[in-house]
Amino acid sequence: MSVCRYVANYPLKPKINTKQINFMKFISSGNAPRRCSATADSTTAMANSVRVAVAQMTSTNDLAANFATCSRLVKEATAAGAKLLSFPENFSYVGAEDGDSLKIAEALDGPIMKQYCSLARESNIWLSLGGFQEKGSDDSHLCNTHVIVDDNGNIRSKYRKIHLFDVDVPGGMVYKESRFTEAGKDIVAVDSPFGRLGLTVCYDLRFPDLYQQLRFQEQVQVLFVPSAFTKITGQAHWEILLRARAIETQCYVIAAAQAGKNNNKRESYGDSLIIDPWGTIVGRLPDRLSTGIAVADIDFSLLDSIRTKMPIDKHRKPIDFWKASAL
Ligand SMILES: O=C(O)CNC(=O)[C@H](CS)NC(=O)CCC(=O)C(=O)O
Repeated sequence: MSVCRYVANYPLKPKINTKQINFMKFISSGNAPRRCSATADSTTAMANSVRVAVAQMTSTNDLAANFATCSRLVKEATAAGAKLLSFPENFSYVGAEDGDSLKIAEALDGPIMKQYCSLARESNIWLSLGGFQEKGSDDSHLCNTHVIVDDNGNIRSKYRKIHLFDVDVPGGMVYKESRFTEAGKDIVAVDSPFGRLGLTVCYDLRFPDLYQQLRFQEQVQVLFVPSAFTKITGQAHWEILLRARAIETQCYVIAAAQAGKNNNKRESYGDSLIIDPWGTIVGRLPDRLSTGIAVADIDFSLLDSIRTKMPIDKHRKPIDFWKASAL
């Protein structure tokens, strides 16, 4: 796992050495990641595509019922040949009242996450578990944490949501996520058999700098945006923002969504999506389908070809360059 501090002013030097070291570590552990460079492909001689799945669900304040739904969706994903399944933010629990989430928040080695790790191991599938209520640094806060679990049930990576949803939604409700949640500060990328993954959560989607950093400093190939978008903002912005992130980073985007009525106060916007690096939607669960999975193949030849033919990494100008020339 590679973790670096999230900063507002992005240095543009790519961390080539870190990437190469991570890559070599991965090879030596016997888990060759897919890479988009010709050299890496010929070294690893791996198949050039891998099947992944995205889940949509309506989580409630019933931990056992949510786990049962996740188990069922894992079975569907493995039957469809997927090697990874991505769940939405708050997959394991959506509180009915303010502060409910704090009461069930646990450490990542607690019983709730252990149950999901066992599910991954028993089903031999990687899981992206976005938006887990992780116990915070004091009793009145939690972290909104996105966890990657491998097919042996080991936690490979954790990312704590950086941008908190303190928003008065026009025509909707007022949210203050920061009341109970502490913001993360670290940007997180991790190697996997599905390429190099960049982890984000929900409202992060509106802050493209984070995705630029993941692509151009962390060299990721697949971006995750597990979410519980509001109905109003989702209808207006969800698809366009996700496709923009895919196009401008030339990454696959996997965006799992909560859908439907989670409780009397809360309705989420569905439309879970898998988007390819050209911005084409290759997997979708429409809002009206509250629970299910969609699958798509991550095609590393396509990713490689798009990046080679339109080399935006080489054309990108450092922030200092355009600041100076504007004077
Ligand atoms: O509160 C919880 O239980 C867990 N957190 C969430 O569901 C978060 C914060 S309320 N939701 C979002 O970030 C929605 C973003 C959104 O809808 C947008 O950007 O338009």
